[in-house]
Amino acid sequence: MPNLVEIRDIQFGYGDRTILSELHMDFPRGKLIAVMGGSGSGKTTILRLIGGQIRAQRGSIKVNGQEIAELDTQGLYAIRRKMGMLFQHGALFTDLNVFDNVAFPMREHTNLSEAMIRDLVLLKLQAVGLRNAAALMPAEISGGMARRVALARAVALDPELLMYDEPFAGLDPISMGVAANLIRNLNDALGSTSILVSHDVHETFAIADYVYFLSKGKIVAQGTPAEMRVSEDPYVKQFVHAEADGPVPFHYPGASLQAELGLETRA
Ligand SMILES: Nc1ncnc2c1ncn2[C@@H]1O[C@H](COP(=O)(O)OP(=O)(O)OP(=O)(O)O)[C@@H](O)[C@H]1O
Repeated sequence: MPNLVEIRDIQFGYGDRTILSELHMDFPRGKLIAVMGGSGSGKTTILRLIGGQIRAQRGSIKVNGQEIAELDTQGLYAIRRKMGMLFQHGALFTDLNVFDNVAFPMREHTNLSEAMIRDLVLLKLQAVGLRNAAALMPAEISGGMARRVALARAVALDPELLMYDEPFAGLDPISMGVAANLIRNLNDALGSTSILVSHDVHETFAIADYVYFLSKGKIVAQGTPAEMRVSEDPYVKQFVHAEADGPVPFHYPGASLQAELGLETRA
């Protein structure tokens, strides 16, 4: 199967409130696919559905050919072991040093010897340029470094699927560029498949193979970054060119300013 993850006709809501509908997405093996969209458009919800944390009311989500909704607890546990996740702000365990943070999933999920874990942790830290920071505590490193440690921890078990939720949030432009390149390089070095949720156009377009644009729980545009850059779709244009107003209104809906100021002409 060319796609590691396939989403077909997904419908998901919290209570009566529909969050995602008619969702159809492909995540081909080895590729880095971005999911972009405004706040609340349902991006994180897609990652949670793929990870099996929540279940859709309708439709199918297959990972490696397996229907996620049909897995029992043990099956879910087995498949999640093949997923690396880096969530917003990628919090580290503050009472563990950098080394032990990266070693944590290995100690938790494998029976590897400490000697083997040591070598593997040092290799992961080398990949993110922080081998010499192994003994430092999270409080002693910068935000950008902490994100790189979180990346090393996310890839500790050589996952087939890597999911990143806003990995650039709160980073300065240089750290953002470093993190973006690392995400691309780790994907290629591990031969994995990556899903990147972000609203940072510059960094995302620089590394993604394909981009889905989500608005109000639906895919409104999709294509390569090059195609999206020249897209005439109003939503994509607003997003890519950071226009304040467009299909996504700047103003919270309600009465017009004229009406509020009593200036509206009445017939
Ligand atoms: N546990 C929950 N119960 C009810 N509604 C929720 C829950 N989690 C999320 N939502 C709602 O679902 C919608 C989609 O949320 P989601 O987190 O997927 O959006 P997002 O695109 O990732 O947004 P952001 O970029 O702000 O993180 C939002 O309107 C949110 O308020």
